[in-house]
Amino acid sequence: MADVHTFEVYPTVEELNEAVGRAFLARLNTLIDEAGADSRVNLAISGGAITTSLLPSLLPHVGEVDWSRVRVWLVDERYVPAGDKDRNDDQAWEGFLHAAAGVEFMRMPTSDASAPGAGSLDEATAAFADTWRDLMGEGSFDIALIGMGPDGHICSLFPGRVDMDEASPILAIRNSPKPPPERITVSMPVMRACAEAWLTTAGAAKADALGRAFAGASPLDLPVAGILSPTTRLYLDEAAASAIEIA
Ligand SMILES: O=C1O[C@H](COP(=O)(O)O)[C@@H](O)[C@H](O)[C@H]1O
Repeated sequence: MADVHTFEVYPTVEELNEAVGRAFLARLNTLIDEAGADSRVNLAISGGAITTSLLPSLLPHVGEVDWSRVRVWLVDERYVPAGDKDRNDDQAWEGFLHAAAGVEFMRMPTSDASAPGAGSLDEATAAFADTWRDLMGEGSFDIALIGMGPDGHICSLFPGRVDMDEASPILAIRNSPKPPPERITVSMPVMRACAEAWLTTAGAAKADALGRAFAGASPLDLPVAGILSPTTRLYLDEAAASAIEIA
């Protein structure tokens, strides 16, 4: 079994969200305390169930964190117009971040002609890569809270398309196997350099990919395998964990 920092399994999604949410907010507060008084913690979140299920479940606890000390990034975004129902940033904002007073939210470009890149996916990606380098240099997130697709994709890094040595931190994705087809994502090296990745997911549809990743599958076939490391924290429900063989 892959060596990870934390491996916790809960009977239901509600219990899972409660446990990972409380642990995550406590850890975020510790990182804020440890950071310099004038600096923000760089927190990354994914879309999907993180923004539509987990974060909304944490709304009652939003006041437990000083969000003026946090910069929130998305690990990926769907390259569609502002206001499109598929935007990860709007789901995150409406589901949770609107209540996080003082938070700095780094949205990735939309496909609107008035946005950075003027409607060109490549130019929008290059513009966001410049923003990334200005703020992060060669670094990565202090902490990331992400989900995983049934095919083992993380961020918008899909099976068979991952470059473990990718030089650019921010990538344009075309023909995504999951709609919408055009996306912007951080690279696998950025995710592997993240100080601590928290991966949480639920449901039987995720079981096979997790089972194979823990059994040693290549990140080229199952991108989630690329972030299983001693700094990674796993929080799953019983259905998602059902194919993982504990040695
Ligand atoms: O399309 C995406 O899907 C993945 C997985 O979503 P989930 O709902 O199965 O958890 C998500 O992590 C990614 O950010 C999103 O763009």
